[in-house]
Amino acid sequence: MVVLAKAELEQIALPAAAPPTADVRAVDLSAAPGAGRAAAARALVAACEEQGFFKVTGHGVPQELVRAVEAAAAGFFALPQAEKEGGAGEPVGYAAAAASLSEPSSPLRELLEEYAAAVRRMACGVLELMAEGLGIEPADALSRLVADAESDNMLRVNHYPPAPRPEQQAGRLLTGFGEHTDPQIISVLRSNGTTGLEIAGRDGAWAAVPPDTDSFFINVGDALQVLTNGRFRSVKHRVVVSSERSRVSMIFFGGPPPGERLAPLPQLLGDGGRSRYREFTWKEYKSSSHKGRLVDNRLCHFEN
Ligand SMILES: C=C1C[C@]23C[C@@]1(O)CC[C@H]2[C@@]12CC[C@H](O)[C@@](C)(C(=O)O1)[C@H]2[C@@H]3C(=O)O
Ligand SMILES: O=C(O)CCC(=O)C(=O)O
Ligand SMILES: [Fe+2]
Repeated sequence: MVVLAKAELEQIALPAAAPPTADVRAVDLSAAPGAGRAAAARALVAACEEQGFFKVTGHGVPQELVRAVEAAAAGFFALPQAEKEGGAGEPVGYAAAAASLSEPSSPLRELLEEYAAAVRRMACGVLELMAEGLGIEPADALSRLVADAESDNMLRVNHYPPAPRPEQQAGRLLTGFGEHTDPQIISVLRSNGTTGLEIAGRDGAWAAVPPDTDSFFINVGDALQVLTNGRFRSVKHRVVVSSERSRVSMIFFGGPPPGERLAPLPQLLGDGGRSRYREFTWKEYKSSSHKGRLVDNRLCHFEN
């Protein structure tokens, strides 16, 4: 499913100081086929343990495709509201504040689907490398959850129009996407080079992610935190709207099939063998999540 969405602005208290720049680990996937594979796998695991967030270079997703999708999405968002909302139906929808759905032009849909397929392949490669780094077998223990025909994958394209000038914000900061963790296994994000994405460290402090249009940012989602028995952490993040420029971001969410039973992988239970989470299906997790708010801790309901 593909969703094109306009940001919903929300005001939060203005922090005393601008956040520091996040120190984001970069993993070069082009090193992976050769001697660098073990090192890349170790770097992925370390990044998922420390921050639940990293970026990949040498990812193999063609830049021309990325630029073409981004330009087409920007063109779509520039259309008059009525045209964006005209028509109806899945799998491509335009979600405005009231989540109204429409069918963007089919060349855009084809491009989005081609992009989603390329990013999904890349995400599966990343998950295979993670499994290797974790020493778990089979090699597709994680990637199969996103590669399955029934996988609950989604591409979301977010549009954040420029924020009002700071003096109109009355001492508040505007978020275009409030703080949350992503519920899925893995999220693959890129933006059009506009700032705004922030991640929270283990101490809860926010740090600004410098934009990088050549790399993809990867988030560990709640489901991967569960599968790794908490060894990987799902990263809390948000988008702050402060720029004069409009932000367009594209996020591929890799989720398991609805009926998939999720529980810590036996190989990751450690010596004590204690599972931090009870088994649940992805469908169960999603319906539990939808009862709450974006900011809520969704995993606490599934802890042992
Ligand atoms: C309040 C909600 C919005 C959300 C589904 C949820 O119930 C909790 C998680 C939210 C989130 C965050 C990541 C993605 O942007 C998203 C599409 C998802 O899968 O989970 C959103 C959901 C949404 O906007 O519908
Ligand atoms: O738009 C972004 O950069 C991030 C959005 C996000 O976190 C989400 O859609 O879950
Ligand atoms: Fe997110």
